[in-house]
Amino acid sequence: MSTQAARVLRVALRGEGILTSPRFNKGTSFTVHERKVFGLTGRQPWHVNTLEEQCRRAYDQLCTRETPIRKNTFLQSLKDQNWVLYYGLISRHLKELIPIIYTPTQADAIANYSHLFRRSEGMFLTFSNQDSMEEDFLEQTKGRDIQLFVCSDAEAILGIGDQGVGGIGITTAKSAIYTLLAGIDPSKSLAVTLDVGTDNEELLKDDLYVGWPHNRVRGKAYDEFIDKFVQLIRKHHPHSLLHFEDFGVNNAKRLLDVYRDQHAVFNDDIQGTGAVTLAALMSAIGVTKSKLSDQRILVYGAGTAGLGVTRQLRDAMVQLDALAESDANKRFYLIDRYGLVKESLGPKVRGDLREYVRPDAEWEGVPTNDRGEVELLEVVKRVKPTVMVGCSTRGGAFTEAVVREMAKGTERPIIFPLSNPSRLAEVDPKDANIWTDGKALMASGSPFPPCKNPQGGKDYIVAECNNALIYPGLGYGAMITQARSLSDSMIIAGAQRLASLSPALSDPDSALLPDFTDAREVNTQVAVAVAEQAIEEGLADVPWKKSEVHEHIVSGMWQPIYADFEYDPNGLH
Ligand SMILES: NC(=O)c1ccc[n+]([C@@H]2O[C@H](COP(=O)([O-])OP(=O)(O)OC[C@H]3O[C@@H](n4cnc5c(N)ncnc54)[C@H](O)[C@@H]3O)[C@@H](O)[C@H]2O)c1
Ligand SMILES: O=C(O)C[C@H](O)C(=O)O
Ligand SMILES: [Mn+2]
Repeated sequence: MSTQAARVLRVALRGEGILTSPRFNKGTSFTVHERKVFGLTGRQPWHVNTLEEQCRRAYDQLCTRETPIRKNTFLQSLKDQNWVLYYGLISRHLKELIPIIYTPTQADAIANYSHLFRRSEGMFLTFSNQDSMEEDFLEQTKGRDIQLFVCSDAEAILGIGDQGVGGIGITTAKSAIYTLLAGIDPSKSLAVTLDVGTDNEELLKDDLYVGWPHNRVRGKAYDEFIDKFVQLIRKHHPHSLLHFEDFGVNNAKRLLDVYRDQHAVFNDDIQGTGAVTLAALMSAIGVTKSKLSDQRILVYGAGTAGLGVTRQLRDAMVQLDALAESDANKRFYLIDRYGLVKESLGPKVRGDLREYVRPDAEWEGVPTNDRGEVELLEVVKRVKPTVMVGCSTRGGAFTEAVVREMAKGTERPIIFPLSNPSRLAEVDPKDANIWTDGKALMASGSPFPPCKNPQGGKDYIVAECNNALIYPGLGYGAMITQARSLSDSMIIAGAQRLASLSPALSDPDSALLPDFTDAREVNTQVAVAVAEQAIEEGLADVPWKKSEVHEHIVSGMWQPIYADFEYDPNGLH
């Protein structure tokens, strides 16, 4: 990784070739000299613009698009044309435009992928083409120093489920966030969709669907396909980071466990979500002046993210509060579709939830529904949770009755509705704020406006507890140190650094996490903490002292600034 700013790049493309390459295209910013050398003088209007001027023009054009999805489509086109302008523009309006290119708007772009389709971006590895997988892979990667692969099989996109080939849209968005917030050179990352079919009937019926129109491949054939892909990465890019995104609940954790010892792999929904939630909770307990191990934590939705959060918080109780693991497990109450995760549910409960199953004896006398399940409200009444985390995809699940009940049992209810996009949040923070008389300490997965303080005084800013506040830094810290793996301690170090940047630390009425306006600086700090920990643990493959890490992190970041170009037939293309 190196910054291209104020550098001369030797480029082999000329004429239409360079104008249609988003990596090298500068549009009206090619200098007079470059226009001559690259055959562009007659292909461009006379005026040479600065990047600043180009950003102004692009922003004006963007503002004529009225809906978020139209803005999203406009920005996608811009990315297809000119990376520096795209990243330059978004960097100048970070907080306004991240929700357009990422959560929540990108969910609509993904759901409508086949209809909005104009031009492909990223790599498509399809089950039916697996015989040529290596050839197809090398076609796009050969000779390229790719340091980051972001892949998805699109079975559980955000909270909107199986999106088939449209899932490429989450990997391209996550990659763009890596560039924006951790300075990953976009030419050194690749978004990959692993198209193993889809069980989404709407997509299968749609004659404009552009993916492989086949039911999802599962079992041994699926595992072999995924393995073929991972082995290609290990063979051709042994030092890269492999980021898994939005896999289904039966594969996410399993694949992470299989590959963790072979390669630097990272599952964002498990580890990224776990880390950002740990940071938000550390910040909240700073406000309530209590310990992590004092909390009674209710996790609603025990899928990939719910279990990732549970494990991360549990591990932090063990590591930071010196609690025995078996005692830490008891601080958690998990609820899924079948109510509280308790003993008598038997095989309904996934094997990986075993540690958190509550004994039936504990629930004697507690009312159940007609299926014998203990529902959320009853759990809240009995447990009096101090923390309630939602990862269920069930919008509105934290009802008025549930939230008011929680507020009876604890002075400052800590409520994190993490499901995305916005309409799937377990509670609208505005409502939870009213129902708790302004006492709730909140953080949400998608952005929400500040809440009015019922007692008067300043508005309450709802922190955005989205893994984007931390995963770019976690990944970059591992990448830049060429860490053999991304260890649990590296992740906790990143979460602690994030928590240390919380506004609530100095003012308890402020947000639990830093604002997305500062997300680049925040992720830089996270990357430093992660890299220092990698060096400390002996996992890094660079000869740096810890004191040198910050400088390497900053100087290794790609910036959206035009480099100067010289023509070289053997140069970059
Ligand atoms: N804020 C973040 O950074 C972040 C990160 C990852 C995931 N998420 C969000 O969390 C949600 C879940 O994602 P995931 O990857 O864990 O999906 P998942 O499918 O693995 O998990 C969802 C779980 O919720 C359960 N569930 C569904 N309906 C329920 C109901 N009515 N009551 C109780 N449980 C129910 C499912 O059975 C499943 O176990 C999504 O909306 C996703 O966008 C947010
Ligand atoms: O993509 C996001 O916004 C966060 C998270 O990874 C999710 O799946 O919801
Ligand atoms: Mn995700």
